[in-house]
Amino acid sequence: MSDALRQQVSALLESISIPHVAGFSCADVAEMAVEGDKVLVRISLGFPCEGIKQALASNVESTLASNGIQVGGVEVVQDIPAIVPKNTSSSIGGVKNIIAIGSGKGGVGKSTTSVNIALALAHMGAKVGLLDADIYGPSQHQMLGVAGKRPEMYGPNMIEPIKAHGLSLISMGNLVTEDTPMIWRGPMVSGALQQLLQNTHWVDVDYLIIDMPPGTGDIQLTLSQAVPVSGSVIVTTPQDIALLDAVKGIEMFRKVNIPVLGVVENMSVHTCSNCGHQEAIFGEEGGNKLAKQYDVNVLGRLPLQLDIREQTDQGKPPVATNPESDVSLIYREIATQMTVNLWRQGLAAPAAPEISFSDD
Ligand SMILES: Nc1ncnc2c1ncn2[C@@H]1O[C@H](COP(=O)(O)OP(=O)(O)OP(=O)(O)O)[C@@H](O)[C@H]1O
Repeated sequence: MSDALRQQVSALLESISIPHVAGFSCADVAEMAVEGDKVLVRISLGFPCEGIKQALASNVESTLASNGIQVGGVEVVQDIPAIVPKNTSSSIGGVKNIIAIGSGKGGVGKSTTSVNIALALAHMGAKVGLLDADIYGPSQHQMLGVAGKRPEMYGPNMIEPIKAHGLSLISMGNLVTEDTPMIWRGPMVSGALQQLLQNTHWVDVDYLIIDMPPGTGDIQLTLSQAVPVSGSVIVTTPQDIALLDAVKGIEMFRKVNIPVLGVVENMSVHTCSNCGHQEAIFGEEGGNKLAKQYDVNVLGRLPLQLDIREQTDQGKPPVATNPESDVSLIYREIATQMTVNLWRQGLAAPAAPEISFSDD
């Protein structure tokens, strides 16, 4: 491919931004080749992008063609990389990326957010696992409508995750009976979690979402250290008291070298199901304050809405029930921003040093 042609195509690709990815253009992630006298372009996106692939390819093709370039084909591919965890060099077989979702405070909607983010990722074309690490109070088996199901064995030591709404789920709630008391000490909890992770038959999972236990005590700290996590998300409500705990959550993840991919502000505005009137019951601007102070992104804001609670508690979360609803679109945007931030983190990481072998 001649230098002049390459430069011309590059300049045109630079003018086309990638939806959802601020500050990036197609030129940053494109490969080019020439076949005969026609240009071939391949754009690799490292986040779930099934919904935007076709429109982006047409945009690139028409931009090039309208500028006199002979186009042989434009391909946009989803190529989700495994981002090397910063907190450890170990990894889990069959899993590319682990993302921990935590909250400083209990009851802020961490599990609801985790399950809907996981469903949104699957809806957008990723292979997704969900691990309910809330060993004392698991809820994902209920939120995904599979309470009472037991995982099957895979070989002598492994278990198959339970399939629910397109996700692969493993939850303590599917392994113990409702009335089994969980009187475990911290080290046992992190041991149990590691066992769940290692002994589950994960296959080709792009993202394994871990719904962390609430809080930032020793258990959470040990868990964060024990698991090879590529990135984390903090869920908070906007009021000051929750934000104080969210700060502790951010500090905890930073302490164990896990990048914070962003904050989700849950229950930010109450929408009346009768008249649609909106009211900021828990105050305003909480997520923004936190984001400014800690230089993290607010990935999105969810309203406090009756159907989120009803649907999720009934085992049919909004993203599974009605993937095109306003609320589902917010979850989708959060999931996109989260994975885009993870991808960017990988792109920004310095390349691994080359190893050279000398004879002496
Ligand atoms: N945006 C929302 N609108 C309405 N209800 C919500 C919303 N988010 C969560 N809820 C409801 O709030 C309750 C607590 O949510 P959830 O279990 O997700 O919180 P949690 O932070 O994981 O709790 P825990 O600390 O017990 O693990 C649930 O009944 C859930 O349906």
